[in-house]
Amino acid sequence: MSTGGERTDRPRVCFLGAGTMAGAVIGGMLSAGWPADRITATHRRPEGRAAVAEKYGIEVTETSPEAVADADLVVVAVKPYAALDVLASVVEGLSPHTVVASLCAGITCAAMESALESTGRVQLARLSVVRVMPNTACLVRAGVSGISAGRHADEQALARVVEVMQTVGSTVEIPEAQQDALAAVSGSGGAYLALVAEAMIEAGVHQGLPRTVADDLVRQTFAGAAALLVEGEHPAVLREQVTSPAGSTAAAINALESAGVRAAFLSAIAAATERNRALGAPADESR
Ligand SMILES: NC(=O)C1=CN([C@@H]2O[C@H](COP(=O)(O)OP(=O)(O)OC[C@H]3O[C@@H](n4cnc5c(N)ncnc54)[C@H](O)[C@@H]3O)[C@@H](O)[C@H]2O)C=CC1
Ligand SMILES: O=C(O)[C@@H]1CCC=N1
Repeated sequence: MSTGGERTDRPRVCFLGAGTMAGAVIGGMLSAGWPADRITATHRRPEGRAAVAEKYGIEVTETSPEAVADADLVVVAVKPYAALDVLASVVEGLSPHTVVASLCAGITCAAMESALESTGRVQLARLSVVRVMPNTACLVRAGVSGISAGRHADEQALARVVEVMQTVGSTVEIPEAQQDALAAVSGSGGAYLALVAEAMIEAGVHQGLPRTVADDLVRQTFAGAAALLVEGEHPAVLREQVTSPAGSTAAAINALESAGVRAAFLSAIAAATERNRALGAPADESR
């Protein structure tokens, strides 16, 4: 998977949990040439450990203090409800130079810092904690990650996290108060677009296109629209360029607006933001 040109001065990164999101970041790092021997992961099931080790060619162990002992950066990548317990389970292996990052929706830097402070070990109480919200496009090195530093994270700590996340996409540093909204827009955003793609394929089939043709058309339309968007033109201008007065696109846009598509996105992103906040609330048992 490596593109060669591996740098041996890369930080050693240990992912706690090796599911979808960690896998996307690991896959992207490897394809960017990050040395496989500088990436490790933990998995709670032995068969999962074997599968992840085989897939990525990295060392995968159970979650333990030993697993993080050599890491420069420890990335918590389990479901939000398990994040603080998983962090607590490795503290004995952390050292004062370790940076701890979390990809977990809703989990605040303060919550992670409290978990470290509650160990009673002075050097861990001042550990650098960084909150990161990536998305699954990291796998193809086209992700975007929102990054917020915790109370003790200095420029050097932040730079270590940025180095990893810029290997798999772009990064934006934001105040932590905006993390739940960012997750609702870009963390989850790929799912909204996948839903639209699915709906467009079905609609094409409904109009008589062969499924494989509809599938190809939609994939390439998304790729083309994304390429135009990243050139920087405003989305409204791109939409207007396609929309002739009284034309077919105008008819379609009218149908979408009448169906409340814009309001649906407002509600969807508000619902996701609220859910992310709830996931970080200590009393939430449904995370
Ligand atoms: N899937 C996505 O698109 C995104 C996910 N995230 C965040 O990433 C985190 C992980 O999400 P996914 O990868 O989607 O979930 P997932 O369920 O695919 O992966 C979680 C992994 O953690 C493992 N795990 C649980 N407890 C563990 C333990 N004690 N030790 C080691 N491994 C343990 C599970 O076995 C599983 O493999 C979540 O907190 C989520 O908020 C953030 C951005 C996007
Ligand atoms: O919904 C989820 O579990 C994650 C959080 C951000 C994107 N997906």
